[in-house]
Amino acid sequence: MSSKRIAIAGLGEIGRTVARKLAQGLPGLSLAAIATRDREKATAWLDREGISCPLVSLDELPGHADLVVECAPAVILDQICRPMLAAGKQVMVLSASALLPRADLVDLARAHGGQIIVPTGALIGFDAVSAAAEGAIHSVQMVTRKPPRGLAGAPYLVENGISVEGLTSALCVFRGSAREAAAAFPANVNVVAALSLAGIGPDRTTIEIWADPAMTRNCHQIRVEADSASFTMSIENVPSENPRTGRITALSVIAALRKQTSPLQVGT
Ligand SMILES: NC(=O)C1=CN([C@@H]2O[C@H](COP(=O)(O)OP(=O)(O)OC[C@H]3O[C@@H](n4cnc5c(N)ncnc54)[C@H](O)[C@@H]3O)[C@@H](O)[C@H]2O)C=CC1
Ligand SMILES: O=C([O-])CC(=O)C(=O)O
Repeated sequence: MSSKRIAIAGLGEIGRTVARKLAQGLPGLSLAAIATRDREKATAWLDREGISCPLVSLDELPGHADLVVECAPAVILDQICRPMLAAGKQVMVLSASALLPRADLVDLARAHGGQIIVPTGALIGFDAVSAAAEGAIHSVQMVTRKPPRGLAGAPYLVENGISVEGLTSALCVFRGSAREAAAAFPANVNVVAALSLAGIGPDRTTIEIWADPAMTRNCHQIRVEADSASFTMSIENVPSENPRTGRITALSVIAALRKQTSPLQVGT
């Protein structure tokens, strides 16, 4: 039986972990191609890992893959998604913040029989949130606390002259909707963008963001009030080499890829 061909767009923190796992073997899946900005660096990494895989450009991806894992900077979401979706293929999107203002990509998927998959990523509990959304959800509130270096450089902080350097106590740097947070912190709170898509949307989902020097992990708390259940969930993510990205994110992608071909699926 032929395997489903998986490509990776962006060979950074998430991309390298997923590529390594695919090369080691996931049932029914093969590592078909990688699109990267720095080919020389990618070639050296693939050689070191003993992985053989073609390096291709973003617009060549549909010719090589059935599903692309988008784990690249948010600004190139469109370049990755558009050709794949127009070809009726799947894209697993990690840059969820960049997806919020792009309903046209969902329309494109619908028109051509393609699919956008947003994995749970660095968060928790999308099974319960999407189940509750089949009934009526009254509110979804999230509080994120990160070590300051996990937020440093975010556009909102720069534009508003908010410094998170040398903090000695926790500072609330943002309160607002998921839509506002995604624009203000595009590389830091993809989690709330994804949560909003699982539940009641980006305008009704709210978030508080704290820069907390006492934190060593990226911590997220979620409170959901619905007619079927009320629940509170929290997760403390160990940062990867990229301080903005929790280690669990790549593992969530691998678990979601495994579900693509698994004869037994558990969870919503
Ligand atoms: N949904 C979620 O729960 C989470 C989402 N993310 C998001 O996932 C994405 C990837 O995260 P990381 O792997 O930590 O980032 P990273 O910065 O470690 O890796 C991104 C890679 O993309 C490469 N790249 C840049 N321009 C490119 C181009 N034109 N073509 C191909 N590759 C290019 C970079 O060289 C880099 O290797 C980011 O947008 C991040 O914000 C991160 C954590 C959690
Ligand atoms: O949402 C993100 O981009 C990353 C994040 O908060 C985490 O890894 O905990």
